Amino acid sequence: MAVRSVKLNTGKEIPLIGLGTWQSKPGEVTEAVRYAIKEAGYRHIDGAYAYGNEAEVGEGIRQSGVPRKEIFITSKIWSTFHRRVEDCLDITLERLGTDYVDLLLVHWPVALKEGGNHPLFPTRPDGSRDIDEEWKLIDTWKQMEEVYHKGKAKAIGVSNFSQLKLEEILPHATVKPATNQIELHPYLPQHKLIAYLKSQGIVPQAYSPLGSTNSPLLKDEVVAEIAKKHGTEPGAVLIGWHVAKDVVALPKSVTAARIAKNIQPAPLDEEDVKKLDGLAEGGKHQRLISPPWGVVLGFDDWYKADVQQPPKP
Ligand SMILES: NC(=O)C1=CN([C@@H]2O[C@H](COP(=O)(O)OP(=O)(O)OC[C@H]3O[C@@H](n4cnc5c(N)ncnc54)[C@H](OP(=O)(O)O)[C@@H]3O)[C@@H](O)[C@H]2O)C=CC1
Ligand SMILES: O=C[C@H](O)[C@@H](O)[C@@H](O)[C@H](O)C(=O)O
Repeated sequence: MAVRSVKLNTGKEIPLIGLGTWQSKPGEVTEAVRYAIKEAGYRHIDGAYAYGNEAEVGEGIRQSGVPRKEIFITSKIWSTFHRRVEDCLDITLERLGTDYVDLLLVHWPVALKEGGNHPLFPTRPDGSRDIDEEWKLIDTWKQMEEVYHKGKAKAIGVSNFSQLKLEEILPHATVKPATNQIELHPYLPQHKLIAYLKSQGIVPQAYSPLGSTNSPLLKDEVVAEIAKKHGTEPGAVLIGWHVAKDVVALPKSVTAARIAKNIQPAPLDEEDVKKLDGLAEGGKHQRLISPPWGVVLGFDDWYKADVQQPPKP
């Protein structure tokens, strides 16, 4: 059965389920992508420059035999490239073996200095990430708009943007972000941010929809109970929760049986959705992906959890 799509603010459609590729090893991801497209029916692949496997992802797409134009490909501009968006995209396009992506995201709303002690995660002598403090986020977005106008990215969006960060670019944007890709699952439902995105016509995309590596969600008893009710597995419930809300879900797997299963979301009813909506309130709130950026990103829970320090006065 084909996966339903939703419309982006460009007028183009994005399939509600896409295959994630973060931490998929180069030696495994070609087969995972080929299998996902050819055997399991995926038409949407989520990747990024920073994942270091885009050449192998491109190879998997080619091996599937499905025409490029039928597949929705996302990539992301890494933080060390905020001053050189098009250069990052050109490397991605060459690695993927295509001349456009369907969606290009700003991976994180934080620019890092280039040319330091690490190509992806340059640090200062004290070990903190080497933030490019002179650079303004809106100038990154202006460069995103340029590659959109050139046709190299059919849609542009953001990732890991709180409302605070979106409000930094929206008043000056001439092309509105089409999506915001953020961590979303029943332990981190981000209801307020989702409502804001929907009010702005920005499609939410859920990363780590299953709870990422060694997920606590796959062992949750409420999720298990709903899975039992539908005669399926926890993963299908977690993905079904997003699909029920028109949120794009990006489950990652390099395991054939799981890849096939993840594109069969459980058909949740209102009661199931309500239970999952309230799950984090029962003391289960958990943010699973919180890299040490050392700057305020504007997510309430992240700040409170003290994972991220407020800036020094
Ligand atoms: N924009 C951003 O900053 C971020 C984007 N992402 C995107 O979102 C994608 C998904 O997020 P990710 O953090 O990878 O985590 P997921 O929530 O997709 O979980 C992936 C993990 O779950 C396992 N798994 C997959 N399917 C099942 C299943 N049906 N039952 C049990 N276990 C399963 C996988 O194992 P195995 O592969 O061995 O089968 C893997 O260990 C990423 O791959 C990436 O594309 C993720 C994080 C941040
Ligand atoms: O997309 C995946 C994630 O954003 C990942 O790229 C980051 O969390 C990175 O490991 C970091 O430490 O900043």
